[in-house]
Amino acid sequence: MRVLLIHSDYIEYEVKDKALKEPEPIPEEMKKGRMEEVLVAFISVEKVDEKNPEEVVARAVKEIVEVAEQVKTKNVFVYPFAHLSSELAKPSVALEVLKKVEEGLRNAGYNVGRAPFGYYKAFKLSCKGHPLAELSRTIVPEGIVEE
Ligand SMILES: Nc1ncnc2c1ncn2[C@@H]1O[C@H](CO)[C@@H](NC(=O)[C@@H](N)CO)[C@H]1O
Repeated sequence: MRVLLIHSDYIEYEVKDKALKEPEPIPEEMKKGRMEEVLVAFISVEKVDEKNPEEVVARAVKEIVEVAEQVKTKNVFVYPFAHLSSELAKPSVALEVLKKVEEGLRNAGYNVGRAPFGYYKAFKLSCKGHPLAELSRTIVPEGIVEE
């Protein structure tokens, strides 16, 4: 899993078009969204994560919580983002992993939003620009060496 973390004044998105034949079914209210004072986690779920999705979810939640504590926000936005890796997990696994990351963060006491999976989306982001505002993490199942 590759994670790009951007501490932002806000993120807003709008669904434009299907990017998969069968994207995640979403209610009308999920077609647009906005969150303020937020840690945005752009996440690419990778093929290697299929070896132990539960472990990757647990480690991703831990890493994201650590950064959220450092930048002092309780708001996290999970953004499915297929552009951080050339070795992507298949969509069915990726969606499950992303939903579990969202659930794990909520269980850890965070206000969590998530962008819809399987769509092209317009988005606006306002990065705060402080030294911890732009971070990335690579998370793989134990015992695997990521290139
Ligand atoms: N392994 C994976 N990890 C994260 N997201 C993944 C994925 N496989 C599919 N997606 C989702 O399907 C859209 C088309 O790839 C993706 N859409 C996007 O990445 C938008 N930024 C538009 O490009 C994403 O919603």
